[in-house]
Amino acid sequence: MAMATPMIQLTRVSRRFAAEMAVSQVSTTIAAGERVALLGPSGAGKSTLLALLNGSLPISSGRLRVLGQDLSRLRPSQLRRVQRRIGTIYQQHHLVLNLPVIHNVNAGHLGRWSLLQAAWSLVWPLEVAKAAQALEQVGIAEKLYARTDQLSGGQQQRVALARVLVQDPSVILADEPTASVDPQRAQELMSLLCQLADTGDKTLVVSLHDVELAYRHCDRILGLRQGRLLFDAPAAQVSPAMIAELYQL
Ligand SMILES: Nc1ncnc2c1ncn2[C@@H]1O[C@H](COP(=O)(O)OP(=O)(O)OP(=O)(O)O)[C@@H](O)[C@H]1O
Repeated sequence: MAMATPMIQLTRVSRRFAAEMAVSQVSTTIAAGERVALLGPSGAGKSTLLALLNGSLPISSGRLRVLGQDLSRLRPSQLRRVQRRIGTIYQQHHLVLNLPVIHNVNAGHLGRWSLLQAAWSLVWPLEVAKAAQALEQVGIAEKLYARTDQLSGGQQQRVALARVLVQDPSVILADEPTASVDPQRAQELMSLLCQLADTGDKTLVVSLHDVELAYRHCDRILGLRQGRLLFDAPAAQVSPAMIAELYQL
């Protein structure tokens, strides 16, 4: 259930790449526990917006607060502390493919572990039970010691989910998490992602190409077009005409 606490606040946030405004004057507030979909045509600025939200890319102008912090005012060590509470799932998974699954799941600890713990864990994995439990939750318990590149695209995406579970963030950002799987697996993955977000009362912001997935799984839809917010409305109030305008050539 959504609460009133704002987790993410954008006030006229823009991000420029040379002459191009990838994100332009976006203002919105996302509350704790909300599930928000980002929709828009290719190049609309969805990935850029997610990168601003997790602080991997600085904003060019405006004001952005995530978890109560103005990311652009933080020192690197403070920024890393906030980033530990933001889990990101990428379309390309960002997994180390030649390592066993357990190491990729354990990468969720990296913000917390010392360098020594991280290095030691590559030889003798720490927190095996926790990793096993996370894999159980995403339905691939038997893959703990499998090499990551021997998993299917959908299974690799589940490993990325397990890594975020281990990280246990307050905010989950997902950039087209279903892009590499078939429609049936896409439904399953989105259900799983929402279920994981719900049980942990996490806030979810997910960019999607599939409008149906957004309607079915998200409370609210932000429509981005050429970097601008075309609409920001509860999913039930987003009409086919609004969707048509969003994607029109
Ligand atoms: N690092 C960068 N350098 C220069 N331009 C960039 C960079 N990243 C994104 N852009 C530009 O910003 C715009 C928005 O790109 P972005 O990847 O955010 O769109 P998107 O909505 O995620 O697209 P897609 O659905 O195809 O992934 C594009 O025109 C892109 O070319």
